[in-house]
Amino acid sequence: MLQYRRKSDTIKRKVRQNFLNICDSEVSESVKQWLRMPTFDSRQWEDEELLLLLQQMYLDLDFCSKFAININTLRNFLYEAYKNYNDVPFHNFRHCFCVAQMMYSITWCVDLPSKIGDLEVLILLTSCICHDLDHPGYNNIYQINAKTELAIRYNDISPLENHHCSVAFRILENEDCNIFQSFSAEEFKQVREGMIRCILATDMARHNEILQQFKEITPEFDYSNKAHVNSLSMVLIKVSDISNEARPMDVAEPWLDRLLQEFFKQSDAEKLEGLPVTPFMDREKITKPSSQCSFIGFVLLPLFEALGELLTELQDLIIQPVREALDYYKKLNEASKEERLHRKSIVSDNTDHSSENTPNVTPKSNSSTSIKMKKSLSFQNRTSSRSVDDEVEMGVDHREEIDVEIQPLEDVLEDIESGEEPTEVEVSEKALKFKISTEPTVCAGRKSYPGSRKGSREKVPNINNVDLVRVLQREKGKLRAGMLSFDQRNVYLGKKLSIDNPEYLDEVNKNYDVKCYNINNRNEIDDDECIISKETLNLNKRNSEHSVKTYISDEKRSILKSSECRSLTNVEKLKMNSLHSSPADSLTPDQSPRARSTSVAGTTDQPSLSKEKKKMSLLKNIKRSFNSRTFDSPDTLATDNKITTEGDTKPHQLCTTTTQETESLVETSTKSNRSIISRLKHFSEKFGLTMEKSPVPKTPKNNNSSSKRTTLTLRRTKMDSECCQSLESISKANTLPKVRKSMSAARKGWKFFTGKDKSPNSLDVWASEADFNKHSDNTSIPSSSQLKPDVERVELMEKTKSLTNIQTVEKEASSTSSSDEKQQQQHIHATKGPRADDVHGRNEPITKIQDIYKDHVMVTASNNQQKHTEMI
Ligand SMILES: Nc1nc2c(ncn2[C@@H]2O[C@@H]3COP(=O)(O)O[C@H]3[C@H]2O)c(=O)[nH]1
Ligand SMILES: [Zn+2]
Repeated sequence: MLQYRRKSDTIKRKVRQNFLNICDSEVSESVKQWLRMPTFDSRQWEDEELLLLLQQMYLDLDFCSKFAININTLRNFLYEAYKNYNDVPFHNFRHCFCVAQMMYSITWCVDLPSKIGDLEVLILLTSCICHDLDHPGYNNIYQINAKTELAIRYNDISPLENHHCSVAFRILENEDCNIFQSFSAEEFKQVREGMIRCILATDMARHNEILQQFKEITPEFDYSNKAHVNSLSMVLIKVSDISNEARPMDVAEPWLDRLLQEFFKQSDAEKLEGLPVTPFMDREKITKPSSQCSFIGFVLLPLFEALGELLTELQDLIIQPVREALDYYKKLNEASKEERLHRKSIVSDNTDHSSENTPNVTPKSNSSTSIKMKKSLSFQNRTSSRSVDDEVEMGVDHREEIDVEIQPLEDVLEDIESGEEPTEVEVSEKALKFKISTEPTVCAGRKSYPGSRKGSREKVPNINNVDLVRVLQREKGKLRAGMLSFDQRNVYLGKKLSIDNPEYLDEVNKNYDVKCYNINNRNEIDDDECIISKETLNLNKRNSEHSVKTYISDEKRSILKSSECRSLTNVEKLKMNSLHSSPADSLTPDQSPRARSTSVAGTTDQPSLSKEKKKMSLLKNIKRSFNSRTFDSPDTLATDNKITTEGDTKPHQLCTTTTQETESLVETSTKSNRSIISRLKHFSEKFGLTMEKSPVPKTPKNNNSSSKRTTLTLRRTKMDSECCQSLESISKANTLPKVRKSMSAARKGWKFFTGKDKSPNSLDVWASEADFNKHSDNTSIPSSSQLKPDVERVELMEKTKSLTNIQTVEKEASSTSSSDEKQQQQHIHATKGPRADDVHGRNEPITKIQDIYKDHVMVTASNNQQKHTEMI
């Protein structure tokens, strides 16, 4: 249901055929000129025409002659790239084209080759084409939270970007597609490094890091300094990647619709799977204008303006249009806000007359309707070729199901309009636990950024010291950021959480704090003791029949007031107090001003806070108090509020813990799928609170969703274990040297397996590698893994081997055909299209092999090379 489709073979064949038919066509002068402009509209072109236009870019920049790129190889490469983009709403082949085309426009506008050289531009253009290869339509945040195959393979470090890059080099590994085949080993190394750097730079989790670095070097930018050029290249590909809003409105808006479509699908999946809901993707939290105000204002424009500082020619070309787009969306947002206020005043007028009997709950049907109304009214003055409103309409049922008592509608709308939702960069940074730097330090004293990998070298704090109270604080952060799933939020804000006596709890909290301090010093809290998995408790169900009522039990109160609570020295208490009084102690140095104000606001007891928010604030106090226990060294007093890279995991800096840092600590220390309920349970146990079952009747719907959830969980667990087994065997083999005595031998092997002789169909047949790759990546998409037990795979391998042997024999037989015939075939392949006898003749056994792969060998396949080697 949630899975996107791969391109169908029929469509791929058709595009290939059409491309071969037109690839020698001359592009008219007017199109050539338009192609150099950001106003270019890709919607008017078929896929094969876009391929032709990509070819035109290489030709126009004279790359084919400058780098001895064979035109047929270029065509093969472009077609393979096309083939490896999926049919997803946004991250598809057209997006890749647009990114490449924006890079091409910038190239012409600022005469990039004269500044950074032809090779760097070749690297950039090729990177743009490859930068989202095989994108599954679900971003890194999903990959990491759902622990997909890709996240596991790449250890949560830019899983998608690593995958895109890997697929790119798989394509280039094939001689027929390797546009760099004439390069020396050293040159190829440079290209590879450059492409990896560029493609990995497109991970939005690294946005601040890359932008900051670039801004630091801009005043003294030196084009002869390799590190400076590398930094510029990363900014250039990032700019191209998010440049839709620099295009004319009628070009840009359909892209936004597509993006939101992809976003909504992901957040829907997250809700269904009980994962944290990515707030900027949540159909209940964003609108088009709110999304764009936030994205353009906080992410896009700062990046564009930074580039505009260096390349001033870009001001008119792309920066001004972006400013206009921001103004446009701001106006829409304002209009929407006014409309809401107006509606609010009407509603309050009405309720003034009939308030006595009206329960203080926002009716859920009203809620949904209001959001829809708001959206449709907001957009009424703008036509769109395809509006997300349709999507929103389609989601009515689902939304009504989940739109229950989470947050009063007005609060939601205020959050939307005030842009309180965290940006993609902020959320991505949080999801990223490590950071891979593709760049040596550009300038001395470089700042550190959240998730920096550098910190991983530091001593990891004693994770056993992680306290549930801190976990709760993290969840509160998530709550504010909208990252909790429905049921998590429901339980959190859910009405049954009642702490009877806040003052008393404060006292308990203080005492507990001290108790924990002592316990931690004794190292007695075991992480596993703290967390109960959601599978075990099975409490994390949508509309769970359990609601949590907590209260303080008198007996446990006295326990908490134990004598060890008073073992802190006055000095330590003083330190704790000084920390508590620091309002900025939850800030990271590179948080945006907006994020800062949000954080500070989050710690302030504002009159407007809802009752639930106050409770959470109380819990936060507990956490703050608890944090101070880590102040066990006098050095820590000198620590300012900065979290440096090195400090990410330093125990002594826990005092300045940010939500993010806390998250990373907790994430490091705990296994991932632990539910908030289990944390609450543990928390309540620690505090002597009890959880009560509330007599909420189960609806059939709830039953269904619960059982569905359970099934999902079980399946996932099974997959994980199988996956681990397969990975173990594969990874062992992968560490061995490649069985590749020589390039020619390897290629021969490839050809045997994939039919990579000169047959006209070679591109399609060769796709088996990429298809195979895709199957292995299916787990990057929700609910799609189909792992087979190892035994079955071994059997299939055997079966495949025998088929491959047949193929080898056939290949050997066919290799006796005259070289003339081969040349002829190659010519046809490049210019005219397939020969009928080839389509149905020699390739048949290969198709069978492919079928076997498609049907059965979908395992982990983290290294396709290994598998191919085995089979050959
Ligand atoms: N809200 C919003 N996000 C965008 C826009 N353009 C790009 N992005 C996001 O920025 C990301 C850049 O990397 P990706 O292409 O993977 O995914 C992109 C989107 O998630 C836009 O116009 N609006
Ligand atoms: Zn992209």
